[in-house]
Amino acid sequence: MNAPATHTIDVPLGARSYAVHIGSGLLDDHARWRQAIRGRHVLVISNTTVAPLYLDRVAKGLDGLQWDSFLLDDGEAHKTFANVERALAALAKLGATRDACIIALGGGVVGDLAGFTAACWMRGIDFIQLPTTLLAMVDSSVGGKTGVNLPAGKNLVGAFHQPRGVFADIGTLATLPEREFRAGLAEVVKGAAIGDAEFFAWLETRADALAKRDPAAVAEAIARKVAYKAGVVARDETEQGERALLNLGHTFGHALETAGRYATLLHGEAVAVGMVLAAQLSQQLGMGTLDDTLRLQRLLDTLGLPTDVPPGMDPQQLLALMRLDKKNTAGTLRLILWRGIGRAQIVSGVAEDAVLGVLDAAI
Ligand SMILES: NC(=O)c1ccc[n+]([C@@H]2O[C@H](COP(=O)([O-])OP(=O)(O)OC[C@H]3O[C@@H](n4cnc5c(N)ncnc54)[C@H](O)[C@@H]3O)[C@@H](O)[C@H]2O)c1
Ligand SMILES: O=C(O)C(=O)C[C@@H](O)[C@H](O)[C@H](O)COP(=O)(O)O
Ligand SMILES: [Zn+2]
Repeated sequence: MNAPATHTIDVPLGARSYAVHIGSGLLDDHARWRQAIRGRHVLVISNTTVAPLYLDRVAKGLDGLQWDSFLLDDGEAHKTFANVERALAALAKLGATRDACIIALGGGVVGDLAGFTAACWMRGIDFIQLPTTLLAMVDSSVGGKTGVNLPAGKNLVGAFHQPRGVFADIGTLATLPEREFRAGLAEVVKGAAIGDAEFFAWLETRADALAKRDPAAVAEAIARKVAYKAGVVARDETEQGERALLNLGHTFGHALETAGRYATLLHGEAVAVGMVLAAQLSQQLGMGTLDDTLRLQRLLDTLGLPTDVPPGMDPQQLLALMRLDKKNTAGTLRLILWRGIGRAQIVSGVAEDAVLGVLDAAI
């Protein structure tokens, strides 16, 4: 079939506005992404899996610039401060000035770390996102949340720093492993579950097509999720209110990822399980219904995502990790729960006993 046409979705943020371009072959459309580079110095940050696949195609667009690459080892465990320091050293070696640009070529790990490095170098330089995972295309490349993990928890250090542009070449998904593709679908379901019941129903009808990577269904799902997220980010760039909704499933999910030392669940998988736990907690607090929890579980299941807590998790350890979540205030848990599909809510002062009750029942 023909490649789906390019979609362009604006993220309107005043002086920090940019566009998200989604289409096939965008890595080779050098003229499109190169206009976002203002200076002479470029550092491409990627990893040891993605660079051998795609760095050559990006390099062809860097003719005439002074550029270098910095490659992370692969995996969430490498989204660390130590690697930010190494990336900053690579910028120093390049002699990068304030008009330098970082190109993030890879998934969310590369994008988050590259964006944070850009936020730090000389107090902030440009970066562009060339996302190569479904998760990065639908979520992490958009919205300017950048950062790294600490041993104490996920994303505990970071900055809001918007990219100059996002160029999602959906052709790169051809090499993405099945499990990673499915993990990306979890963040698509999340957007619909938060605030778009009609999108959720569409996902239910297209679940089989999406699981089989039907190109038209995949392109539409990406564009719809990005448009949804762009709207939220435009209204609340730095998460003073509404943007916290994008964290549905993440208070539980981040705790599961950290407790498993990033070796048990992928981020998207942890979000899938976390959304189910949030739905169960909503039920327990008299907010959501069993019917909606089951609809969520069924959709995630059809998409090949986990919905159960993996064996070996300790409820008390998970609760302790949840206490360090960035949404909390002054000793109270603040979670994203829902009243049903498409009706997520920020709930402050959630009782720890209620959280433990849900975790005990699930483990
Ligand atoms: N900043 C945000 O708003 C935001 C949003 C969601 C998630 N995140 C973060 O994103 C990270 C997860 O991102 P992810 O799921 O992309 O994981 P990832 O970056 O680890 O990539 C997943 C795997 O796919 C490989 N890969 C990437 N592109 C490939 C391709 N085209 N072909 C073959 N292999 C490829 C990677 O090497 C890796 O092994 C987490 O750290 C999460 O916290 C951030
Ligand atoms: O963009 C956002 O806002 C999100 O919360 C998107 C999440 O999918 C993403 O995983 C994000 O990195 C989590 O943010 P955090 O503030 O909980 O670290
Ligand atoms: Zn996420």
